[in-house]
Amino acid sequence: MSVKHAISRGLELGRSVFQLGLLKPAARVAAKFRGERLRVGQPARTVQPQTFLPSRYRYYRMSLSGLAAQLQSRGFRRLLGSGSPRNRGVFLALGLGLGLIEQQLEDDRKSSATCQEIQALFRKKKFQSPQKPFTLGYKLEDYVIGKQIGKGCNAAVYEAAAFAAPQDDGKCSLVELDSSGSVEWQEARAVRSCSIASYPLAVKMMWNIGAGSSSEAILSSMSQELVPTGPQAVKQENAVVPLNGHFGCVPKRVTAHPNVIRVHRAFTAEVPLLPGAREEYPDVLPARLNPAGLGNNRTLFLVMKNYPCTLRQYLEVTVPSRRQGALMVLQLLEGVDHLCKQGVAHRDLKSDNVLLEFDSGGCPRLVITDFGCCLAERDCGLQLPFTSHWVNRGGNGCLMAPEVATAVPGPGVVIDYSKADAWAVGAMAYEVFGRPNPFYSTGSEGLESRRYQETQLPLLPAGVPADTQLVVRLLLRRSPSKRPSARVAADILHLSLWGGQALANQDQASMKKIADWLLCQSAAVLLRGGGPGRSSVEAELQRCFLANLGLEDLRMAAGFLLFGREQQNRGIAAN
Ligand SMILES: Nc1ncnc2c1ncn2[C@@H]1O[C@H](COP(=O)(O)OP(=O)(O)OP(=O)(O)O)[C@@H](O)[C@H]1O
Repeated sequence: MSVKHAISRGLELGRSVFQLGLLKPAARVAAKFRGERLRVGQPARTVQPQTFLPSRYRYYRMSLSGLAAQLQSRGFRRLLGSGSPRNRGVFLALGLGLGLIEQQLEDDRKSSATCQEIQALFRKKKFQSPQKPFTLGYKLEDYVIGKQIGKGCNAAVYEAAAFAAPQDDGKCSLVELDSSGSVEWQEARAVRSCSIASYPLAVKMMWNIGAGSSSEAILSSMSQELVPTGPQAVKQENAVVPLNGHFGCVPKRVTAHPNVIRVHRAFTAEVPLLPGAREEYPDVLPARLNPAGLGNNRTLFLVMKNYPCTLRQYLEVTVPSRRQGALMVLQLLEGVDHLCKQGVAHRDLKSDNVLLEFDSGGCPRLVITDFGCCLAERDCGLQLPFTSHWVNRGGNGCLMAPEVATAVPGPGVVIDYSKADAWAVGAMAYEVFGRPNPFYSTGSEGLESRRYQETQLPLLPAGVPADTQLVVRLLLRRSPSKRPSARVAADILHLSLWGGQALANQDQASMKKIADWLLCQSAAVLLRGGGPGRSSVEAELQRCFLANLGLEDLRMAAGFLLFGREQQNRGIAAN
C-alpha cells in the first residue's frame, strides 16, 4: 500500500470514527497501541434509545476533546515516529481524522453558543396578551353578559363586555378576513364577528355541584381552571387557594403563550339566571332559581377573550390548505410544549377544546383552552402516581395516549404524561387535514388508542407534505420512548417549513449550516418586528421557535427529518 493510499485510508478511518459512533472502540484500539487503558465518559444525557438517529449522537457527550488530546499525546506521537512508512501514514492520518473530531466539537460548541444567544434574545421578548386585563373588574356586576356562546359538561360560556369599556370600537373581528366555508357559514361568521366587537370577552360560568358555596372551597375544587390565569387574575385575598384541604398552596400557573388561553379574571359570585339557563341546564341551578336544581348557590366565573369559534366548528365547514394545516398542527405543538415545560399536561385535548381566530392575513390562530382536567401538581410534575382506580387519568378517553390508556394501577405505578398531549395532537392532525379522527371512528375503520398498531393508522391525504406526514406518524407512535416530544416534533415542522436551505442537501447538512440559517432567521424575524397584537401567526411561531432553541432537540429533529426524507426517497426509488 502506498503512503498516499495509507493516508487516505487513515483519514477515512478517522472520519468514520466520529460519523459511525465508533469512538469507543477506536479509542480502545488507540489505547492498546499506547499500552494504557482509556476511560471513555458515559453520555451525559440519555438519547431516546430506540430512535433511528445515527448512533454518533449517542456518543455526542463523551469526553471527545479529552480523548483526542490523549490520542495526540507523547506516546502516540512516539508510535507515529517509529515503524514502517505505511504504519506512520495510517497513524498520522488517524490523528488527522481525530483532528476532525476536534473541529466537529468546536463547531458544536459554536452552534450551541449560537442557540443560547438566540434563545436569550427571543426569551427577553415575552409574549403579552393583546388584551389589557388591568381594566377588568373582579365582580360579576362589572360585566354586561350577552348571549350564550357555548356549553360543555361542566360550564356554560357567555359573551360579555366590561361595563366601563366601550362596547363597540367600530372594529369587527379579524374573522371577517377569512373567506372559506359556505355562504351560510360566512353569514353566521359575520354576525358572530360583529357580536365579538360588541362583546370582546367571554365569561365561563362553572356548574357547581358539591363543591360547597364558600369561595375557598370553590377555588380549591376548581383550581385546575386557574392554571391559565394571569398574575392579577384572582383578587389578592383569594390568590392563596386552599388545595386538597391544605390552605396556603398556590396552584401551578402557566405563563402567557400565543397558543394557550389566557384567563384574565377569576372570581366567585352567586349563580345568576342567565339567558337559556332554565331551558338548557336547569338541573345545575341552585334551588333559589330552580326548586329541583342540585347546584350550589355560588360558583366560579372565568373571564377570557371571546373567540369566534372552536377548531371543531371551523373544521366542520372548512378544509384548511396544506400549509395552513401544517401551521395549525405546529401551533398545537407549540402550545403543548409550553405546557410541558411548565410541568402541566392538559389531558383533554380535542378540537372542541381549541379556540380559533384569524390573523390579519387570514391564517387561523389556535389557542388551547379548558384546563378542567389538567395535571398541574406542584410536587409530581408530569408523573402521576397511579396507585388505584380512583386516581383520575384525565378527560378524553378516545384521545388518551396508549401509555395512559393501558396503565394498570398498583403500588409504585406512575403514569408519565410528558408526551401524552403530543400524541393527542397527532390524532387531531387527521381532523385538521380533512380526515375523520381515526380514534373517534366506530366500526372497522375505528382505532382504539389502547390496542391499535402503527401499521393500522390511515394515510393522510396525498397532498399533505411528506415532512408533515412524518411528524404525524412519529407523534402516533405507541411507545413514548420512540415518540418525539412536542418540542422535537415542532422543531421538525419548523425546519421543514422554514429551514429549506439548511437541510436541502442531505449529505452536506450540518449543525453549522443549521446555526447559520438560525442566525439569518433571527435577523429576519427581528427586522420584521411588530407587536404581538399585530403580528401574524407565522411570525409568532418563528419567535416561539427561536425562544425555545436547544441544540439537542434541534439535532434530534434534524435527524428525524433527514431519516424520514431518506426513507421516502428510497420508497420512491423502489417504486
Ligand atoms: N373564550 C371563549 N370564546 C368563545 N367560545 C368559548 C370560549 N370558551 C369556551 N367557549 C365555548 O364554550 C364551549 C364550552 O367551553 P369549555 O369547553 O371550556 O366548557 P367545559 O364544560 O369545561 O367543557 P368540557 O365538556 O370539555 O369539560 C366551548 O366548546 C366553546 O364552544
